[in-house]
Amino acid sequence: MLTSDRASGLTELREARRKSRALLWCVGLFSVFVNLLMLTGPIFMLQIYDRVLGSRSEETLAALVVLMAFLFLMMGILEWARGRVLARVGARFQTLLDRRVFDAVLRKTIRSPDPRESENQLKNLEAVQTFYASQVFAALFDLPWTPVFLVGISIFHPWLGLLAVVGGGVLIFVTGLNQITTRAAQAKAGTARNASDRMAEHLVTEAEMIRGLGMQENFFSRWYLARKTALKEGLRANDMGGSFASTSKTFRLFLQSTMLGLGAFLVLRGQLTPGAMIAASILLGRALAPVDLVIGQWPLVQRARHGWNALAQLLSAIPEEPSRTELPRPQARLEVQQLTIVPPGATQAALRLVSFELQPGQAVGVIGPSGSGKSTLARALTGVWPASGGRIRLDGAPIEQYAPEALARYIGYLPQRVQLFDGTIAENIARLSLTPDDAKVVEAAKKAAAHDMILQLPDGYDTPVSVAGGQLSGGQIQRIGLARAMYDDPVLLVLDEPNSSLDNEGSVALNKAIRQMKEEGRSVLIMAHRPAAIMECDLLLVLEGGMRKAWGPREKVLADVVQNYQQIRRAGGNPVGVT
Ligand SMILES: Nc1ncnc2c1ncn2[C@@H]1O[C@H](COP(=O)(O)OP(=O)(O)OP(=O)(O)O)[C@@H](O)[C@H]1O
Repeated sequence: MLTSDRASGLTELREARRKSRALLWCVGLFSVFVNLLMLTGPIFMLQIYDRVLGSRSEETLAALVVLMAFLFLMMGILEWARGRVLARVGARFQTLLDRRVFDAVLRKTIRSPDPRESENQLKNLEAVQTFYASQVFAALFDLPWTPVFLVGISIFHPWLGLLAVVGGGVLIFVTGLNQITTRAAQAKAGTARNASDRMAEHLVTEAEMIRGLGMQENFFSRWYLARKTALKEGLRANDMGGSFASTSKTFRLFLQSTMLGLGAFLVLRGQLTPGAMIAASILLGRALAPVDLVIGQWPLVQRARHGWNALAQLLSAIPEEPSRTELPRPQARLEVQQLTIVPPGATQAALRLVSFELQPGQAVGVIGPSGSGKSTLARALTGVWPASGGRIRLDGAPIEQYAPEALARYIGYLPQRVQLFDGTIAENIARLSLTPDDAKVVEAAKKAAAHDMILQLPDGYDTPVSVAGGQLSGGQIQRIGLARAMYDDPVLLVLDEPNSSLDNEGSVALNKAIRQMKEEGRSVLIMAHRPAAIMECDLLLVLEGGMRKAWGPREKVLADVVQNYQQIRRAGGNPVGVT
């Protein structure tokens, strides 16, 4: 991964971190005092051995104990405060970036829907936040003190200092080695975990299909395989990291005892006091504790590092949306000019040089065989897929000039596959708004002829539905999808196969809704296979192989395109993909 690929993303991440600069300075300051107070133990030990035991003064002992208790209390308070401040640094970092990352994930997924690339970036943000709030991050503020303490030991005796520096050097070397050797294993474990997590999500959302198609065993085998790989890679990474952690811990304890041994040797030679011997050993333990902690919690550091880099790449690839001047509510006037669309990830255009115009009060039916580009046109009109060439104008303004939320308000969209979300029917119609407008919800449902159907459900508008389905039939879901498209009074409706699951009554209601839209001066686009869907259409656009094959008044187009159209209609045949 090149640094230049991540440059702007890195700047954004650093900018978010910089917002906590004052807090981090606080943490640094607390760390100075915490580390100075760390000297309480060794100094206390020194005084006990060399002063109290020598002088046998109980008053001195009492005074020292009181002082030591006070200093440890101070240290405890500072450590506690430092932990709280760091937790807030993490939380602030996440809060500042939540919206930006969420937005980038959404746009990136549309741009490259390849599931192998769909790493959970929101989890990456969490990994960085967890790191900032962790003890490892606090330990990084203590690490600069390690060399100070190690060198400080040489005040007691140069040999002790030498042992401390060499031992500390070995531990720091182990830390570096740990980072280099476990990086690949951690990354592999992460990828394998993602794959098995994704399958687990499908198990929940597609349970019915898995059971219905008898895919249970096959699905289990695949999931089990992914999980086994995740487990295997996780174990490998854990073993590696664990080896380093236990090596470093054992070595640290060994080093402390060796320091005691060397101290005792120097005491025997009369070159050191017993107090200094104990104090040096304690100081060494304190000096190396942060190194130990960093090695022990290295997976956390690695996940955060990976998360940081992945987020930087994501934010660089998906720059922030520019803020747009809010345009007035448009008229239902649509111009599609020489539109060419290449679906994300595809190399070939699915729509080529398509042009047509729609005036307020008109409805157009878009017909054509499977794969002719009908859904592609719907996605382009709603701004989901950007145009590779040409323009789409709504009331004169290119649709890119509308903010995405505003465009979605003006253009109601019923996708081919209606997906509801966890929540109530009302919340789904209100497009998951936290403050749904009940009057608008009911109005949209009435327009979509879904109101009576919803009232017949046990909890009416408050009936819970879920991503995995719920108690609704396909036709009911489609009607709720239509109500959702009509929520908030759109000026243009784009309906992709709106009656594929509707019964006769539903189709009649849909046509009534389209008629009403037209009467109100709005316009409607209907991608359709079934003749019932285009009954209210004044115009027809025929697509074939992504090109405009015909365009004009409905009857004329049908007559032009299908030479013996009347005969075929009479014989119940299938003109141009209308089934
Ligand atoms: N996400 C995608 N990535 C790449 N190519 C796509 C994608 N979606 C559709 N296509 C391609 O674009 C072309 C047009 O597809 P589109 O879904 O627009 O057809 P359609 O007319 O709506 O078909 P149907 O009537 O079956 O719904 C097809 O060749 C299809 O393979």
